[in-house]
Amino acid sequence: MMQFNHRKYHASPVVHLPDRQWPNQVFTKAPRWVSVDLRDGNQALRSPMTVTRKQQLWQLLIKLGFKEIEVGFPAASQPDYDFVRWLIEQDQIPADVWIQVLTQARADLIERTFTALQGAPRAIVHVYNSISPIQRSRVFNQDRAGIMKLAMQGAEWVANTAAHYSDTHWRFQYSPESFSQTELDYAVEVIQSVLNVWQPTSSQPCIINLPATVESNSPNVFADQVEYVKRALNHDDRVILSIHTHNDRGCAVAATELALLAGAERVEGTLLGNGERTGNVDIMTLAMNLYSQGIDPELDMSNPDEIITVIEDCTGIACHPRHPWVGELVYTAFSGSHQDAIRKCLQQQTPNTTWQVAYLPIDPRDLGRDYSAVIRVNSQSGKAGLAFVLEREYGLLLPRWIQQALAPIVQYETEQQGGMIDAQRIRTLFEQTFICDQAPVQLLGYQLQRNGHDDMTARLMVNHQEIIIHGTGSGALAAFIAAWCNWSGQLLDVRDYYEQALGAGTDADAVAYVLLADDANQNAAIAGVAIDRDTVSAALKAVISAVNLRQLQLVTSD
Ligand SMILES: CC(=O)SCCNC(=O)CCNC(=O)[C@H](O)C(C)(C)COP(=O)(O)OP(=O)(O)OC[C@H]1O[C@@H](n2cnc3c(N)ncnc32)[C@H](O)[C@@H]1OP(=O)(O)O
Ligand SMILES: CC(C)C(=O)C(=O)O
Repeated sequence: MMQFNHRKYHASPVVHLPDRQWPNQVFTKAPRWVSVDLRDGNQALRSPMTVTRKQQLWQLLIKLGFKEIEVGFPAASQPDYDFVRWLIEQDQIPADVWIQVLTQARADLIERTFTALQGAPRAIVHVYNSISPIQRSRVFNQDRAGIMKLAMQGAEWVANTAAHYSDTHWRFQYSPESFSQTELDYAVEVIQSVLNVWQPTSSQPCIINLPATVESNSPNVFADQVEYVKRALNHDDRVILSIHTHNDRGCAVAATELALLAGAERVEGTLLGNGERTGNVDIMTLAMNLYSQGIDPELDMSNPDEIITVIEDCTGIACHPRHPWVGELVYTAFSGSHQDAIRKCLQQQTPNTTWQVAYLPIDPRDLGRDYSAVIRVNSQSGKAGLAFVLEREYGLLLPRWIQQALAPIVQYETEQQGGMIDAQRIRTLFEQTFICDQAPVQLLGYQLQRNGHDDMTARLMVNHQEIIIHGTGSGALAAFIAAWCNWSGQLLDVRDYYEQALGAGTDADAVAYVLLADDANQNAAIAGVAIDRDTVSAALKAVISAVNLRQLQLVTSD
């Protein structure tokens, strides 16, 4: 039976905030980042992490620069507990890092949480209870007053138990779970009642963490909710306003960004956005979004491949190749016109200037990706793509007419293969198509005399017979073509010529590209290329390549 029925659901609540300020705000700095990657209950992994895995992930988080790290729910499982003990007993917590642990508002769990934290230099104890109407009525079977009492009890248990462990510098955090699905006036009452218990000060602030436990509203509604709470609490430095977003609607990044504009100062999330159901907000994406706007993200994201490897190892969840900023394919262009635009922009991009490259929002090298990943050639690519690849891999600077002639040959190959073509194969096709300087005609040697004009004498092998040819012209190339035409009776003209050095220094090879008009053959043009140590030899051999290819074409077309 058909179940698909939108009438089962209702629209997002409207927050009455006509003078909302968040749409006028801009980003100026990074928020306080909190990693919740180590909390297994939140990661929702098929196989929760072992202590060894947690240690591996911890090292990564420290390396990236996180200063607040939720290390688990020590009362929930032995590995969570053991990991917290390892951190403390093995003195693993740097002096500027706060560990955070989660607990429900239950006396026994709070007791065990503090036992796990014994000896910690500093720690955030994060207590939560759910407050939405559904949770109140259907899960906890409590009215508003009952749920508020639970929150206050939790806050009291935390404060009272902490008092027994005075060697640790404590910070308290409260999360009204399912906040974004709760009536706002009630959410504020609950938060206020917790604050009344904790009595935070500027020097001993506490954290109020507003979760979108299940993302059920559009990002603008979440921003309104955060701004509403901030105003209602007369927010000041006694409270650190934090958010914890999930990605059920695929909007966690947007919701987090708007909530930051609305006054949140701290973000809980995970690397690559792992987490329950569709995940938590992805801190890598948030950080890179700031970075790409010229703002220091205060996290070192410069080696995403290392991050991806560790996260994949620890979670068993693969990173999507199109994951924002860091996926394997996000700096790769297959489409011909995009390749053309990228190539042109990169040619004009000078070091240490503002990045202005079409289709590449940041410089891939910032993330340790090189340009080899930027352009790949398949059947959707055009001449610019193959030119980019040959230039990048081999330093070959193909003139436009060579690119135009080579593109259909490469495209045919990719269509036949049905996939990507690598640089090596493109070079082979290029050489097979344009370099043909050994037979039937081959250059054995030449002499050039300059007497106002250039006299060329060249020794050739033609169909296994040695011949000598003479010609005069302006420059070696013209003189050689004149010599060839004198001998062969062909009518060839230089339509275009280009040469380049392959590499740097005096022993660099020269590459010559020549385009000849064949006057006897309806002015058809034929291209030839040659590579040689000697620049003049390269030019002459390029003509020979064109001549040989013409012969071959004539033979083939017979
Ligand atoms: C937002 C999030 O929840 S993120 C995920 C958080 N959780 C974790 O990370 C750890 C995962 N493990 C768990 O959650 C486990 O359920 C445990 C270890 C915490 C508790 O296990 P148990 O004591 O066996 O309880 P169980 O989960 O079966 O039942 C939950 C009980 O706690 C109550 N409860 C749930 N959340 C809270 C809370 N925040 N504060 C107080 N009581 C709570 C429930 O009402 C229920 O009470 P009941 O037994 O009277 O009906
Ligand atoms: C405990 C809270 C912050 C949480 O994880 C959630 O609501 O998703």
